[in-house]
Amino acid sequence: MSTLAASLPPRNVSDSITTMTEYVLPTHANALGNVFGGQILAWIDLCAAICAQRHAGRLAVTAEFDDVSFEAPIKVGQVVLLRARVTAAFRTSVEILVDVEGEDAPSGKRWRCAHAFVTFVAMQEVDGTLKPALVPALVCETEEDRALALEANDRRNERLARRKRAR
Ligand SMILES: CC(=O)SCCNC(=O)CCNC(=O)[C@H](O)C(C)(C)COP(=O)(O)OP(=O)(O)OC[C@H]1O[C@@H](n2cnc3c(N)ncnc32)[C@H](O)[C@@H]1OP(=O)(O)O
Repeated sequence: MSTLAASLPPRNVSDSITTMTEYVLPTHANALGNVFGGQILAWIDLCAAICAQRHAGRLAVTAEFDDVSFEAPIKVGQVVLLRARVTAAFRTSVEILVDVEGEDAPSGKRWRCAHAFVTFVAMQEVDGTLKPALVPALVCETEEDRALALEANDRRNERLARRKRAR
């Protein structure tokens, strides 16, 4: 952690956990009556953005979406539950994990739909230009938090290597 990042008060994982509930309407669905993958990605991005901004205490932009697989469909008339948490805070970026579940509200049945790791970069305006800004350190509160934070370093190294190859 840099000296300046150390001067920002650290934040707990639980401080920025963000949940969203969406109801699947016909406008969200394909010809099979299942919600579009792109619509789920948009909700993931929104949920993760709120979580990242709660942690960073400032505006944050999406830098990268890791691979997303859709494990089970969610149909018109069913509910989409999203839960975002910070898994790691680096210098100016944070990694967010978003879990997505489907719910049949009348029966209460729930199932896993998708999950995604999304990287956000905190931004601040310097002389009229948006620049990456330091983020607070993350305080892990549970064993699960600690495991996710540890694995985040490997995921970050892979992303940065991909980014370097693409340039
Ligand atoms: C909520 C929304 O939907 S926002 C809209 C969609 N998003 C956008 O428009 C963002 C467009 N992209 C950008 O503005 C820039 O590429 C930025 C801000 C993401 C990165 O800017 P850069 O000039 O590359 O900044 P820089 O090289 O200093 O990197 C800043 C941080 O971003 C991280 N980063 C940049 N690109 C990536 C990437 N592809 N994957 C993971 N992390 C990345 C860097 O590792 C660094 O993090 P660190 O300080 O924690 O180590």
